[in-house]
Amino acid sequence: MSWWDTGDDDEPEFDESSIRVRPNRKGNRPRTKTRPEHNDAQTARVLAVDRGRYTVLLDEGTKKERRITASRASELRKHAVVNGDRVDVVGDLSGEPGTLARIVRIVPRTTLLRRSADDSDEVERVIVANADQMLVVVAAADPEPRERLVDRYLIAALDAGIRPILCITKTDLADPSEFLKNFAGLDLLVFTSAEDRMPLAEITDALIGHDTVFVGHSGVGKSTLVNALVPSAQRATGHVNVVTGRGRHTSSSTVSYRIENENGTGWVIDTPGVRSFGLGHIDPANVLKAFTDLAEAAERCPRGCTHLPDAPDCAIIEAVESGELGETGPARLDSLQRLLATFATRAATRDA
Ligand SMILES: Nc1nc2c(ncn2[C@@H]2O[C@H](COP(=O)(O)OP(=O)(O)OP(=O)(O)O)[C@@H](O)[C@H]2O)c(=O)[nH]1
Ligand SMILES: [Zn+2]
Repeated sequence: MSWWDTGDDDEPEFDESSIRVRPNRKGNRPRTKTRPEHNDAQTARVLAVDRGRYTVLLDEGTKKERRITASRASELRKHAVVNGDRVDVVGDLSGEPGTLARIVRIVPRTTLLRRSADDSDEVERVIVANADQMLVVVAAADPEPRERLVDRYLIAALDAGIRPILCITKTDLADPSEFLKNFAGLDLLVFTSAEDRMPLAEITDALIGHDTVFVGHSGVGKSTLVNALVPSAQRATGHVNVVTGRGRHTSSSTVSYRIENENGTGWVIDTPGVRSFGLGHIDPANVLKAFTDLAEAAERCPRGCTHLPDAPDCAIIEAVESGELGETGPARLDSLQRLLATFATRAATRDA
């Protein structure tokens, strides 16, 4: 038994250099206390995080699939393990009641959804790892939809390389067509959902084969939607009792749910109502990248071009005006400019 398998959390501290050691393909790396190998580690999916305990899924999709509870090894230091992470775990991987495995590594992430507390705040929080889609849930009414908030979600998704999808709920209360005009220029899949007409089969189709993070402000009906899509989820719904806070606790943490249909499986990663979605850490260039049809023209822009209406010699604006970008060009440019203007506002706030 190696020193590593002590089964408790008081492993010796490592310095940063020990963590950066690359695996040696020849397999002749020396075994020393400062170079844990964990050759026996298995990779698992993080499904839930609760006060230092992680629920992870091992042998996903096989007969041996099981959920186990894990803690983090101290060598992870301050690196946060978040929902959607793939992690290497060691120790007791049986999943028997009372057992606790240990997370020793975070597998490099394909995407990382982050947010800062506000726009001038460069400190970011990691929300979800490895999602490839973001379902933005917004109500047609109650609460009133705000396009700027949706813009922020879209920017966060595009910046992270995540495909955004929009779901408008409560269309029984209001007609969303005016609101939806804001997004006409975006290449966005849009679902509309009413209390008694939820397009569950269609949404499920869009989720199969993907890891989709669900975001939306409190009260938009996100939990109702998650429960309808994944009946076993049992997210708490309805208005919270402000005195006791009851009805809140089951939807206060980010949890992953499997969704299935005859074509396969996917994952729904439900986040609690994100109250702020600061953009302090985001690079506007990533937003332009998502507008693939405009990005080519942008290569001819002067250096540092903002692409905003007052930008001199902006090649995108010129291409749209000359008709080069086709009929949808103006709407696409309008959408891009609206998203980019969000950053201009941010810079102004920060400089103030
Ligand atoms: N009229 C109508 N009401 C809906 C619809 N979907 C959800 N609701 C109601 O809206 C309220 C809020 O729904 P929730 O699912 O709890 O909303 P949420 O977005 O999860 O909110 P939090 O739990 O606070 O994050 C509940 O009273 C739901 O019954 C809909 O399509 N139409
Ligand atoms: Zn430009």
